[in-house]
Amino acid sequence: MIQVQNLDFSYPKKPQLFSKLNWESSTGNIIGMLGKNGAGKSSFLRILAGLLFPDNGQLSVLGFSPEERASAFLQEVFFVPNENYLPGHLSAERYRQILQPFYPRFDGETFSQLLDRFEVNSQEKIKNLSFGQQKKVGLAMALSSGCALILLDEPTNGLDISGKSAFRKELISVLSEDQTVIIATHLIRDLENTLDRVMILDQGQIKLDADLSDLADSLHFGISQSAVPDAIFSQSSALGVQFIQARTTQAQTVVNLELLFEGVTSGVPIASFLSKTNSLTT
Ligand SMILES: Nc1ncnc2c1ncn2[C@@H]1O[C@H](COP(=O)(O)OP(=O)(O)OP(=O)(O)O)[C@@H](O)[C@H]1O
Repeated sequence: MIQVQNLDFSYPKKPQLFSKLNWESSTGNIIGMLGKNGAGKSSFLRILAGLLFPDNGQLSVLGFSPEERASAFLQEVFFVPNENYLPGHLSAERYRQILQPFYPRFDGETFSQLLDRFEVNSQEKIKNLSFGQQKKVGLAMALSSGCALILLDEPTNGLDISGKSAFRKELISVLSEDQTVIIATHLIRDLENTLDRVMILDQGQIKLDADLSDLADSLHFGISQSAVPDAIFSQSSALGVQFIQARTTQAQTVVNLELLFEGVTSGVPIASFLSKTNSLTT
């Protein structure tokens, strides 16, 4: 569904952001894209959405070249940026009426239900809504759009605790199997138990791309009061030494995404311990 091959990208007069970046994805996943500040998460989403153009390389999204911005492509891709972008002079309901015709599978009833669930007044002018409430309008639009590809940049940024919880629940319940969501975030904990897959973007490359089920099968996450000799990666914390081991006979553990992220971005070749890895990533 998405194929990225040897993609180079830089902003004018800036160092190269992506160099020969490779990645591919099939349909029907909630994918978390993790990366440090400035790693290029937003830029990558914008490239997939056809809002930024690669310098070199091949890019296919839903069978289209995003930069051509074909109408058949645009009606299947919904991008929610980190910053609020909605027209302040309209109510959410009015904006929905204007936007809906561009998305053939948009579900107006789901949109109203989501706004109720998110406790946002659909008749209020958007400029009179708080930052978090405006964010919820954008997310409700995306989840009602019916698009094959939904790109969310830092969706939980600005949401309160109940908003984050409602977002997680609705994300899982509203989506159908033929929809893919890519969520760029550094608020990893907000997405616990939600992701099917995680990719880690670091230093212009995708350093890890794995199913959560494969991570849980192949790795053991633990905490110890002393150093763990055969740990792949370990890190001291207030509670003790958090560690990752290759899993052999141990019981399955919950994947500690924060620890995984620290391990991968400090150069540990975690992918080599997994049973299945995406052949296109480094
Ligand atoms: N419009 C722009 N013009 C020039 N440089 C830019 C532009 N947008 C982003 N950059 C630069 O590109 C790099 C990647 O930025 P990007 O916003 O994609 O990263 P990010 O991983 O989303 O970061 P964050 O987690 O802080 O949101 C940064 O060094 C940033 O300064």
